[in-house]
Amino acid sequence: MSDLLDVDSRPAPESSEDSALAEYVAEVCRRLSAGLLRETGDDLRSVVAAEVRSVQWALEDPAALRDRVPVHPPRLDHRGRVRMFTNPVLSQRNPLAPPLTHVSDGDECEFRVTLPLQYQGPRNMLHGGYVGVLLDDVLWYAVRHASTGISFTRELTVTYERPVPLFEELRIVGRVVEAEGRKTFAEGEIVAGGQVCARATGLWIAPKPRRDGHGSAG
Ligand SMILES: CCCCCCCC/C=C\CCCCCCCC(=O)SCCNC(=O)CCNC(=O)[C@H](O)C(C)(C)COP(=O)(O)OP(=O)(O)OC[C@H]1O[C@@H](n2cnc3c(N)ncnc32)[C@H](O)[C@@H]1OP(=O)(O)O
Repeated sequence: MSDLLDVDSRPAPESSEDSALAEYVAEVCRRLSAGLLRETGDDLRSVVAAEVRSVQWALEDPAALRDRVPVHPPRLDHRGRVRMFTNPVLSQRNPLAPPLTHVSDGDECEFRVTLPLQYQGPRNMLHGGYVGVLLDDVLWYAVRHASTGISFTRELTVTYERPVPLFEELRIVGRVVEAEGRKTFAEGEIVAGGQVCARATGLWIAPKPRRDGHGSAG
């Protein structure tokens, strides 16, 4: 996955320890989010205290995270600017991201994830807007893999066939159906327990080439 998107090549001026710390704090933020929605009273206080202590421990003892290899450290681009992998679905450093495991690229792009409470819409079900976010992302990656440049989502149609469950593993799959000039059409689905819960079709368009011959995105 990182090869596909590696717009930046040189490593950034941040130690591996600091990158590991940032990803660890993002993980703590995710656990706190779930805890705030799950616990009340004394249980809430215990969860908050435990997570605050764990961040303090990681800050005070640089060796504490020694075994963690950062997944998304910042990079320098060709102009020397620091670039973060900010993706709110996949980035280990973004507490908003679950984050998903990127299982495969190729003719079919696949993510897997088990979503916690903070993504809930109806009880025990994934929020419908987030269903669209997951499908947009996996289809974007399928399009990105099949083309040479970056494209933007122009149209996304989501069909909600049955509830997408929280707390169990989801397969999120996307593939390109047709490419024609700047346009790429793709489709995909979210599968839980072998059943398709939601489907999407969409159109991605590469920006018009600039007069200097480059696209305007990226
Ligand atoms: C995302 C960039 C990242 C860059 C960094 C790279 C590394 C980062 C790593 C990891 C990132 C992971 C990120 C995942 C992101 C998930 C995906 C998103 O969220 S994308 C954001 C949401 N989307 C927008 O904000 C688009 C907003 N829209 C636009 O900017 C424009 O509409 C755009 C560029 C998409 C197209 O603009 P025009 O002016 O070039 O398009 P016209 O000329 O109107 O249409 C082009 C052709 O398409 C046809 N067309 C248009 N709509 C059609 C339709 N519905 N069906 C069929 N044809 C259609 C038209 O008839 C035209 O065809 P004829 O060339 O004349 O033959």
